[in-house]
Amino acid sequence: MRELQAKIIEELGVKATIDPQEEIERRVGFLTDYLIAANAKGYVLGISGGVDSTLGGRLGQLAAERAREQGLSTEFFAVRLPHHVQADEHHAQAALDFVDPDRRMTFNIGPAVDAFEKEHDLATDRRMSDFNKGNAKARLRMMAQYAIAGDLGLLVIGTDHAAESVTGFFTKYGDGGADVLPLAGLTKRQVRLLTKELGGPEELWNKVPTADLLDDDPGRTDEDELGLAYDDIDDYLEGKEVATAAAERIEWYFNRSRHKRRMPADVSDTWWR
Ligand SMILES: Nc1ncnc2c1ncn2[C@@H]1O[C@H](COP(=O)(O)OP(=O)(O)OC[C@H]2O[C@@H]([n+]3cccc(C(=O)O)c3)[C@H](O)[C@@H]2O)[C@@H](O)[C@H]1O
Ligand SMILES: Nc1ncnc2c1ncn2[C@@H]1O[C@H](COP(=O)(O)OP(=O)(O)OP(=O)(O)O)[C@@H](O)[C@H]1O
Ligand SMILES: [Mg+2]
Repeated sequence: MRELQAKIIEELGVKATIDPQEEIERRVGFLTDYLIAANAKGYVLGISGGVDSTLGGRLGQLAAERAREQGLSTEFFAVRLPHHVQADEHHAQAALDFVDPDRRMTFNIGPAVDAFEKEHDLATDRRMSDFNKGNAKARLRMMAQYAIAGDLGLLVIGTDHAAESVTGFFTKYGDGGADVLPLAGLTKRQVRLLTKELGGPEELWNKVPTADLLDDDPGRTDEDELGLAYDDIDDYLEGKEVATAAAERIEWYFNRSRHKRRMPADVSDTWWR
């Protein structure tokens, strides 16, 4: 195994093989215990129709139910956060059916994104790039979830897992902004495996991943943007040998995204040197 590969696996806490039932129990247990320790009223999570939020949502719902069994009045809130009309809305609805949340709502971020873009362009006298606007969409989704959480005493679930964390493939303080990360340490195929194990529909656990943040290229696949296959990322994280070009690309992403896996650097930090 490559030297950096071993370090990354340890830093991200990835297991080469997992027992799906054990991992589900460990993660529902974590969410339940955290809820109780934080004295919170429940969890909120955006449900996109992708596999990560399908799994994160179901785990959140199971934790809310388990805390209720212990006498607390906790609830899981699923929130649809479309940007105007979402092309794969049918997948989002299938995810909601599977998650079976205590409460559901829709908060359309489209009007807020439009207003934000308009003021940006006025202030800077420049058109906001489609890429930058995509990150603004992810941050407005974060704001919507925190607005709901703040009023109702909830915590925000984040869906970051090892296959996104290793490349920094998330928006800093956007989908990267959350209170708890129940999928931490999982590879993408392990996320799929747990979703299947919980009885999720194949159309969701087998779905092609997309950040779906671009107006100009809707549904662009993560693999196309990254120039990497999740199978290679997962193999690398599970300690297997991958082609040198893929390993080097993963390590390049890892090194340039170190700041995304840390608190903001202050004068006493040296990790960035
Ligand atoms: N060395 C450094 N130390 C401290 N901070 C540093 C830094 N370099 C940049 N930064 C800061 O980080 C910012 C760039 O980070 P960020 O704003 O995240 O932007 P960036 O990493 O450039 O873009 C986010 C990427 O994540 C992908 N994404 C986003 C959301 C969801 C998903 C998904 O899979 O669903 C994927 C998206 O497609 C895109 O490729 C810079 O503007 C700067 O403020
Ligand atoms: N349209 C949306 N509606 C609600 N939540 C969203 C939407 N788009 C993104 N999110 C939130 O942002 C998170 C990050 O998006 P990401 O694309 O990584 O996950 P996913 O869509 O659940 O799965 P996949 O990565 O396989 O597409 C999602 O898990 C979800 O919580
Ligand atoms: Mg997605």
